[in-house]
Amino acid sequence: MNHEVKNGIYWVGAIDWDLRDFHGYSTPKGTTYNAYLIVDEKIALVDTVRQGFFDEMLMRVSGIVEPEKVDYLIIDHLEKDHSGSIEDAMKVFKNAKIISSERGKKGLDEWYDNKWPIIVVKTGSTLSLGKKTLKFLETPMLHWPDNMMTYAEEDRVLISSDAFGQHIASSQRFENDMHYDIREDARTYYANILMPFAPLILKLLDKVKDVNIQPEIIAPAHGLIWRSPEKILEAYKRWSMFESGPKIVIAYDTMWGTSSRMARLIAIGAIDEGVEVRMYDIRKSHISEIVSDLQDARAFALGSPTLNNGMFTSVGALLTYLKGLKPKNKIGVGFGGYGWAGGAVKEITEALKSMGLDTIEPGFQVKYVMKKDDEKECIDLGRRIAKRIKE
Ligand SMILES: Cc1cc2nc3c(=O)[nH]c(=O)nc-3n(C[C@H](O)[C@H](O)[C@H](O)COP(=O)(O)O)c2cc1C
Repeated sequence: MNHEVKNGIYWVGAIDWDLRDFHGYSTPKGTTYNAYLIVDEKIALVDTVRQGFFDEMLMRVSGIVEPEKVDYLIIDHLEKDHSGSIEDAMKVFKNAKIISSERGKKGLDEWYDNKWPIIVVKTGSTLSLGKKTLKFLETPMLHWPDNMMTYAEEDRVLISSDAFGQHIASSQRFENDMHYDIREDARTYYANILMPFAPLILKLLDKVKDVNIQPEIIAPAHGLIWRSPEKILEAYKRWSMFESGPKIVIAYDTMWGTSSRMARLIAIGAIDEGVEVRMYDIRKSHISEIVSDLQDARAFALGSPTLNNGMFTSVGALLTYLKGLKPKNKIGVGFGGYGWAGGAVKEITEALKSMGLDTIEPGFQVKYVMKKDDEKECIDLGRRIAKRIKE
């Protein structure tokens, strides 16, 4: 039960084996809510866990120290999966003083009606626990205004809040103890939670050097802990720069099979040109899975039949989700079946364009059912997209 991260710093979180949906994002592997106990002359606890998981956390803390001996409760992030059991915690960690960022304090005061005095820290503020020094780094909008990170200076452990996390419930605590490369899960997490803040992440990666934070271990708020920080730091840099490979994501919905057939023919053309193709029937795949794949794809082809002059609702939902994630450096194209006046392909093209994708216009639509010429056109569209990708 006792998971030492390093030298008196313990993981005391909880494992949520059953979670399958995290605010709309699909979590097929569950997750963990990570909290960290730092034991020195003074004792600090970084974050709590989601409501309903406090007993598990308390069991872990109690296995290391008497709960009344906790001196500080550091709230790196206000969101309920981290601060949700703060009321339970303050009943048990009776002597703890709460520490947060300025914005964290504002949020806690509002949410809990000024229930506790809160010590505010800023970037560069330090807290001595005896032999260990904690340094704080505000990371506003990664991914909420209140976010901050806590760095155990002497041990070089960066408790990184939601950055660098993954949604994986596992018995292992360290990334290098897993039987597979979890960067795929980290990318899904990044794409769904952090993609909109890519420019801030690039700034953060520089800021970390300015405040002399050189972690040997990165301990995020969800999932596995990184013993080789460069692995995930390098990936975050790549993702935040929207580096993409010769890959196209094709996603579609269909009523009578024309749009799905178009998708397959576009794929044939693109594959012929040597480009990697990823294919999604939107109603059979979760949108969080699609956007994750799109993270490092150079092109996105989105297909929809026309329904009542516009695009299919599932396609609209995907576009709404994608718009908020602010993707960059991508080619976009719309396609789909129609019957009389059409409308879906035009709407898709406009939506992709308004998000800043480099659109291939006017896209391509097929009236009712596929004819020989349409087949050729679809394959040719696939080839054209692939050629643009390779330019
Ligand atoms: C309920 C319904 C509404 C439709 N509305 C339109 C429309 O407003 N404009 C249009 O051009 N076609 C419309 N269509 C025709 C379809 O877009 C057409 O059958 C198309 O080929 C379907 O593509 P799919 O095979 O990919 O589903 C409609 C079809 C259905 C079943």
